[in-house]
Amino acid sequence: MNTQPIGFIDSGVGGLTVVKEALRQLPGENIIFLGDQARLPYGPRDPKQVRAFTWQMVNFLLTKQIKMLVVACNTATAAALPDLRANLAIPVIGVIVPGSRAAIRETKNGRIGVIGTEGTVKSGAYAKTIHQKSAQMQVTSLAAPKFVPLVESNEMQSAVAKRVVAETLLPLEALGLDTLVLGCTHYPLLRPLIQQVMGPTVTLIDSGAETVSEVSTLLDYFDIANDQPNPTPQRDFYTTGNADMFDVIASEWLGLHIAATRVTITDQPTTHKAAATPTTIVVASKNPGKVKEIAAMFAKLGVQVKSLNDFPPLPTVAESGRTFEENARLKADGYAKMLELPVLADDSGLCVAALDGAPGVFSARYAGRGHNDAANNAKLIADLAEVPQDQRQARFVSTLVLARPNGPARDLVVEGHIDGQIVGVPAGDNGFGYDPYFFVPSIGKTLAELTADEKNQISHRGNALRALESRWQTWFKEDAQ
Ligand SMILES: O=P(O)(O)OP(=O)(O)OP(=O)(O)OC[C@H]1O[C@@H](n2cnc3c(O)ncnc32)[C@H](O)[C@@H]1O
Ligand SMILES: [Mg+2]
Repeated sequence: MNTQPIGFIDSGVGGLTVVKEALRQLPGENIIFLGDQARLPYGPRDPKQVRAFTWQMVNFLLTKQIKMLVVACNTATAAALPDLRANLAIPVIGVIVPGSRAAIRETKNGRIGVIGTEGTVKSGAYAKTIHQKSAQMQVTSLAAPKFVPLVESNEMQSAVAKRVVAETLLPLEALGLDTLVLGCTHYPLLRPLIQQVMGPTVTLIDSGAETVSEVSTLLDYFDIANDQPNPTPQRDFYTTGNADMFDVIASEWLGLHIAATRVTITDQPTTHKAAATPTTIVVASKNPGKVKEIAAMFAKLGVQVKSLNDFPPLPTVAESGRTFEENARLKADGYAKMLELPVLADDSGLCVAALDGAPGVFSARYAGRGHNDAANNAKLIADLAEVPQDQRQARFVSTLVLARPNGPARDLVVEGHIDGQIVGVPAGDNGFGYDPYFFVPSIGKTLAELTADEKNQISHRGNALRALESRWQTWFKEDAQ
């Protein structure tokens, strides 16, 4: 259960078409919306500028502790989504993939039209996404730059609007389209006019409405839905422009009394800084012992830890590296890319001097086929049978890698270790893996004889986590450019 709000951003009132759908599909969720009407329209602007404006909006919403960001604007999605995803610690949803998916689902003859702003059409984002998913689709994109101003001036029903819509859509008439994507969240407000011009046989796809279905799925996927009764949900609306005009359009469209607050966001940091510290970290591990230790450390910082066991099965990343760091990087980068979230991986193991550092990176699979803790321990003891106790020095090593989905170059890598000895007789029931055999002379106990807290205070993983703790927040805030 997570009561933090979902944040929605758009260049203007268009994003309200997404909010409307969110109110219908997710009535218990708290919602914050910000429209950048002062700098509307985004469509004709340079993508770099759209990205900068989008970040300003995002930074404003991050101060409201949002748990998920919905980019309810096609132009901003096309210009900034990968950048936002790479730098934010919360899930970020854009409108282009859901809209594309719905178009492919609905079309019967494979002829899909897309109308959007100049920015969206120029980016080719819809055509690219649709073709990536289904190469045989024929996609025709058309810019409709006059539509946004019509909506923003509340001219949706006027004679001018009728004429503009008819004239704009003329080039699509003879193409035999059976599906048209409304690739701008403003356009559903013109839906009746667009449907009239296109005719009843053309299915209109509202990319925003499709997006909310995805939001709903992802809230469950990340286990951050607000599933408690919420009789007075938060509905906060902000605009950078004229709040009166916003209120008229929003109240009518949403059927609610809306009183938006006017805000200035231009003085927010314009660089790509993700100000928020993440509320959830995904640990790329299936080892419950490890995950428990990492979760305990993060719990103290108010950060929730999830593991791969909390997600539907993902392909396994092969641990083919020769060092702990290589393997930890493979796991962190691999799962960060699949989950599109920041991911922490631990690669750890036991290095025994008398065995030339074995089992090392093979610690988990030391006993070979069908390995498990008991089999690994049995092999270790057998391998050390001839080695006297005073020559059984061993070291546990943990390398932690924190990765963002934007690639390995900026991974944060830390390491921790603990020295001890391997004893012939196991002691203790706590911990996992080789713990019952790992004796720590300074405290006269094996790691399995310690409580979780005691182990964390001295262990390789505890030491690595402390190194991480002092650096990870700065790392998150670093400019990823
Ligand atoms: O790769 P993931 O899914 O994280 O889980 P894993 O168990 O395969 O983890 P590693 O590849 O890092 O292998 C680490 C192995 O080293 C051992 N090990 C690591 N840390 C340990 C600890 O704190 N106590 C006991 N054994 C440990 C144990 O056998 C682990 O399975
Ligand atoms: Mg492993």
